Amino acid sequence: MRVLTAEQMRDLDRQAIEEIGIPGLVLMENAGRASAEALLRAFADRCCAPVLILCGKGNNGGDGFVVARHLRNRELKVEVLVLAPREKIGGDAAVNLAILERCGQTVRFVPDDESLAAALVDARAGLIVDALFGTGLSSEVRGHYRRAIDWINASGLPVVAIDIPSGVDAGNGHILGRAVQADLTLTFAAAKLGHLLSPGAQCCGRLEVIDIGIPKHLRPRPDDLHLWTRWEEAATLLPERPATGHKGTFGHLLVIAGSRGKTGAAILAAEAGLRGGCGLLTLATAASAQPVVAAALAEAMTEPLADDDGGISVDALPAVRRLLEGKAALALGPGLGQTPRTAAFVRQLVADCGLPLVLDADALNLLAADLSVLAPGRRIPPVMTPHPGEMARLVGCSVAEVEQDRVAVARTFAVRHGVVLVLKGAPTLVAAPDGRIGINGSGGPVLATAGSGDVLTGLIGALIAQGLAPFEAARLGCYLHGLAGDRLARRHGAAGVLAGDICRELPAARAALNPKGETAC
Ligand SMILES: NC(=O)C1=CN([C@@H]2O[C@H](COP(=O)(O)OP(=O)(O)OC[C@H]3O[C@@H](n4cnc5c(N)ncnc54)[C@H](O)[C@@H]3O)[C@@H](O)[C@H]2O)[C@H](O)CC1
Ligand SMILES: [K+]
Repeated sequence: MRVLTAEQMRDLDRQAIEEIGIPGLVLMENAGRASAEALLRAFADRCCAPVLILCGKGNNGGDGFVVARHLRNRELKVEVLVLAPREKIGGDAAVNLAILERCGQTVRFVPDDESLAAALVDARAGLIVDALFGTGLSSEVRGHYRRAIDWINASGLPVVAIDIPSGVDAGNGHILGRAVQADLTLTFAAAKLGHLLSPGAQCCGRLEVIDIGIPKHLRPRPDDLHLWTRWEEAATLLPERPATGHKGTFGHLLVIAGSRGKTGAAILAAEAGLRGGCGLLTLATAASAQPVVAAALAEAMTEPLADDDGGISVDALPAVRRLLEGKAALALGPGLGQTPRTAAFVRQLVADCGLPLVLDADALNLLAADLSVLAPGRRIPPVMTPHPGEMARLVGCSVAEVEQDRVAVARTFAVRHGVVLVLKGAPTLVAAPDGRIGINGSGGPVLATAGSGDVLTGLIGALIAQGLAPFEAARLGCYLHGLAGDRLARRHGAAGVLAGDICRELPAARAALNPKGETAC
């Protein structure tokens, strides 16, 4: 599903109104009416007490007036508070305010702390509708708006946010001072980045997208494409598994990983490759680590590589070049260590390797010093899977700077270096070399466990080996990894699940996602 920036939403709105000629009042009516219906579907039992509707001075408040009218039409009691003076309400919102009042609804104006406090003392509600700010929020929330948000959050009542929880920046998910914590968010036309990116995502509760009649053929400008990877989209990415297939059909993945003391990372990446469905897997590692990995994973072929103090040496390159023959993809990095000779090995291998690549962990750290080996313009873009710390090293900034604008950091890097960039986090982002951004819709804190990233690396490698293009493999890999975690969290809770458990859950997650299999997780 496409996700919009606040600017793109404004542009769609503008096109619908100015170019197509749909009056803004019609869009507001559709938004408010459908919101009232959705609210009743979700919270009918809360509506015997009055519904308290808090409205701001913009069109989000206007939606609140329409919601109030439609709830009244169903003979429900509503209380409407407007946090601005009457004369500040203009445009379509003012039209709907006048209609609401002519329907007999009392509307209280509480434009300052004192009047707001007095009104809230009197308020008796079973449910709150937050129509204070929508996509028009442009600066930090202060004064009586901030106090209203604090009151909402402390009320203990269920909260329905209209369009976006007030205080969340629709463009990036930042919280501007304070934000409403909603149980249900009803947004219009499409999800916005602010609904999916943290910390805004955690304020939304359940997110429902409502059709307000913006014609489907309109394309928002700028044309940046953000795609939300949810169940439906991930299912369409699954590689075929023909009944006549054999292990050669499903690709041979080469994993180069591990060093003395870091064999677990190599084992997890390799096991995830096999559980991710590749037909054959070879795990090449430092000679001193090879007996350990061979004993741990009977199903993988293993190869000992020239060893330098427990890590892979640059002298391993000729043997590795032979190993690349006949392989469908190479996953490189987990547990390699960071000795200078391993660094030389990784740089030369990445520079020469014509196979599809998945680069993670130590491979990222070793490449950070000289990204020129990525050589933009490769026929098949490498996939890189940094967590925010590794991303910060790759771009030479702080983790806080990465977190400040994760979408821009991921997109800029992917475009500049011609790679598919998987920026891990909540949510994980997948940036393509052409600037598209996938926003992963599965997973949670259950995935924050040692070795979880190694599993993701092996899984993405396996999906490429099965024939997926790197951007699709990365999007599906992130979704399946998160889905495996979600399924485990449902059974065991979000803490204490091991990376090996995530790995073992991958086949069941994939089976659940298969449109031909019926089980939902
Ligand atoms: N197609 C649609 O999605 C439709 C959306 N609708 C709703 O309209 C809002 C956007 O309306 P807009 O008037 O542009 O902005 P807001 O209502 O979000 O309010 C902004 C309002 O508040 C002022 N303001 C901004 N920041 C602050 C601040 N920190 N403190 C105080 N005041 C602030 C600003 O100057 C404005 O006056 C969208 O979200 C939908 O809910 C339409 O109903 C129909 C179509
Ligand atoms: K709102």
